[in-house]
Amino acid sequence: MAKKKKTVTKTERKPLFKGVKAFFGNRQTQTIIGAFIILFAVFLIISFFSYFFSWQEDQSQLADFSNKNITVKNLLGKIGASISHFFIYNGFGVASLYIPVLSFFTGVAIFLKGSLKHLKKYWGWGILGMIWISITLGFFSAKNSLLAGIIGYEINNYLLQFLGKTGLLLALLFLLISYLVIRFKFTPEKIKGIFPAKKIVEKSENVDETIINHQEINPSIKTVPTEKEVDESTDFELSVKDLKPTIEKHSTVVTSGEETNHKVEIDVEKIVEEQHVEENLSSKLVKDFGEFDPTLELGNYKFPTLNLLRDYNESISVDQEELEAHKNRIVETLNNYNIGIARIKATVGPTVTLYEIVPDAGIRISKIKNLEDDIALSLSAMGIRIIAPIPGKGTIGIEVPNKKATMVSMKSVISSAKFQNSEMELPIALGKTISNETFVVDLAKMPHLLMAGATGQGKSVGLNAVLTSLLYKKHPAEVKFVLVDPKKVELTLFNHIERHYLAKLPDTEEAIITDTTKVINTLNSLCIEMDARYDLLKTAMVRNIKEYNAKFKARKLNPENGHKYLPYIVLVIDEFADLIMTAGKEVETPIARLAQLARAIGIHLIVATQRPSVNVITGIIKANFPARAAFRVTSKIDSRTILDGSGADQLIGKGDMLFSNGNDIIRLQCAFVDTPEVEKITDFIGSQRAYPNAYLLPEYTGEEVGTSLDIDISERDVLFRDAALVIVLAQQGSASLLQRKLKLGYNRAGRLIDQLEAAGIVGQFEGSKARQVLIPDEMSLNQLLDGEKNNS
Ligand SMILES: Nc1ncnc2c1ncn2[C@@H]1O[C@H](COP(=O)(O)OP(=O)(O)OP(=O)(O)O)[C@@H](O)[C@H]1O
Repeated sequence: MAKKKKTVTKTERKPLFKGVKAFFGNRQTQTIIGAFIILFAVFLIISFFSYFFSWQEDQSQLADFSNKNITVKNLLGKIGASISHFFIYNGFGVASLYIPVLSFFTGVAIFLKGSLKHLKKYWGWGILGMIWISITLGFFSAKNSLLAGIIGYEINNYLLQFLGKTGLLLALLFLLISYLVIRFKFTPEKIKGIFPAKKIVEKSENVDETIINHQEINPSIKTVPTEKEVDESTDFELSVKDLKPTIEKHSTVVTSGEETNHKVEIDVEKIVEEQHVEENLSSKLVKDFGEFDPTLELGNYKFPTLNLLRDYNESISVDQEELEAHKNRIVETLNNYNIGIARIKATVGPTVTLYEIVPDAGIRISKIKNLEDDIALSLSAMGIRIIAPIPGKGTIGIEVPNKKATMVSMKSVISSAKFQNSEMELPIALGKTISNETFVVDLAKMPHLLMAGATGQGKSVGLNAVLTSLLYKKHPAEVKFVLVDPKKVELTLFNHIERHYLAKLPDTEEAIITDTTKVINTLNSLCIEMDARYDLLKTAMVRNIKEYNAKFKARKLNPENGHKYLPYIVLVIDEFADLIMTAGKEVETPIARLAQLARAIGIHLIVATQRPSVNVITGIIKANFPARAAFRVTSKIDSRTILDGSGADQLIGKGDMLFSNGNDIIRLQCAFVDTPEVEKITDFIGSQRAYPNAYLLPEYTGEEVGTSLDIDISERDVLFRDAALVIVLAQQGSASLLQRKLKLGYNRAGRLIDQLEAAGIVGQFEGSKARQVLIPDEMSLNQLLDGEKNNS
């Protein structure tokens, strides 16, 4: 509220203030003012000089300024004489010359749009210097009224009464020293520093043998002779000439060093000025309008409240008996294999308890690792995972599932201080670790997430937990979701927040994408968005979306040049296996491209699959998804595909998961969020004022399957007749049927379907449904195709 008020008052004050500023900011005004000052300064200089020659004669005439019969000798007439009289006679004497000279430079600066910053300094110091000169001249030549001017003369007289002649002289000297020290940074060292250089030049005429020897032995020594070496010079007149250039070089280094210092100062000043102007503009905008606030359009948006989430009874009860029993069994089992234990420690988590074991000295860790299955068998429990050693510790971990698992509610992780206070770009509260800590990760840093797990093990709940986390932390202006849900049921609830949080292709009705063709178009459209964003980043000269948005908020990027606030885009694909099976390379290529390049421009991918087999999670996909979340899978091979190691096959399901971000694997209990909770959240958001439309992605006009109807008969695929037969016999017009029966790639099958449509064998493209088959049986098909042949 307070912020708003402030903006209003600023806007009220603005018009008048802005008008005056705009007038003086105008280049035309500045050029005229600059030219006027330059010429006026020239006028003053001429009149001042002329005044020095004619002041005595003109002085008496000035009293009768308006009398036409009276003329003056000053080259610039009565006005020139009057002004000169005012400044020189009544003012500061000859020191007044400083005024027209500096006016001249000020005029030039305004005329050429240079910086006035330094001139201010010259004016300030100049006026002080002018006063000092006029007093000093008054002191030394009180009788000549032109030298000191009345001001110099009067001040001088006044001070004389208090300080006497000697006192005033000392005071003037003190002022001079202070002036030089402050203004030109003169110090005794600096003054002294001038002389040795001179000395060297002088003494270079008498350089001695020592230096010659140095030169001969080591040429590098010769360039910097010390004073001592020079002083030792006595006899060797001959060598002087040879050495002279060397020493002169040294002395020039000193002087040229000083000269460069002056140059550098001027250069540096110029650079600072240029930056200043740019900064001034943006900081002025920020001052006038405040930082750009992307959330302003939905300024009244309220984040979902915590009470929309359900409470579960989730206090972890430590079953002492169970702990003791497990401990004994572990010790016993290991003893059976001759592994002695020095110490054992238990950490009770929501689903599993971690027993940290310090084995006796000399026991090889791999030995324990190899006994994993035997230990699991002896503990007769599923879900044993052995971590040997625990990264960062010298211990071995054995994770044993609790008899009674405790649910981790979404509410408990969302309300945790760790999540609430996180400063991450896209914070995700995935669940809790074994030590009951809320696990929060930044999707922006991951930068993409691959999720896998057999059916019913908590993948969909996991996806909902990710989306819920973002909904609780990010304003609709800051993040947009692209949701792909081939199962058509998992993500439907997010339809409620279409105009707040979803992104879609133009001219599509549903934001949540359920059919393959649209997925391909959307992925390609995201690639276009990615390229466009990279262009924006390039013109803004920043490296990533965070820097870009910060620069945009600080009003350093002009929206008229196409710059805009860029929300993060999170692409969620549920059931990726289905997609890759039907569309193959057509989805794999854009996904790989996005995964490789999109991190810097704020597009992040979350891909979930039930079947983590190698033909779904291909090498190229895997290489670009360093962050993986694995729920329980059915085989060690699947676990290896997803995690590059075993472990996921030994999870116990129901949200028990392993998370890996490239290096360590962490066991987590995924936060549970139920469908009614998601519904409440999406309803809460959906009922608020929204943007007029979903966030529109760039248009992508790919080749739509089944739109090209003018396919020439001669250009038909050689398998056309076979394909037609397959379709007619099965009475099902689908490309995937052709793929299976004729062992074709997706593209070729798609082309065949196009040709079959053109031949009138199958009907039009009907979205996710299979096409209608227009030919009832094989005989009619033969008739049709033979008839075509005869006609052609
Ligand atoms: N984090 C969790 N905590 C407790 N129970 C869970 C958790 N996650 C999932 N479950 C239980 O497992 C069931 C199945 O979960 P979910 O629907 O997420 O499985 P899925 O892997 O998506 O299956 P599918 O692939 O068939 O859709 C849930 O209904 C719930 O009872």
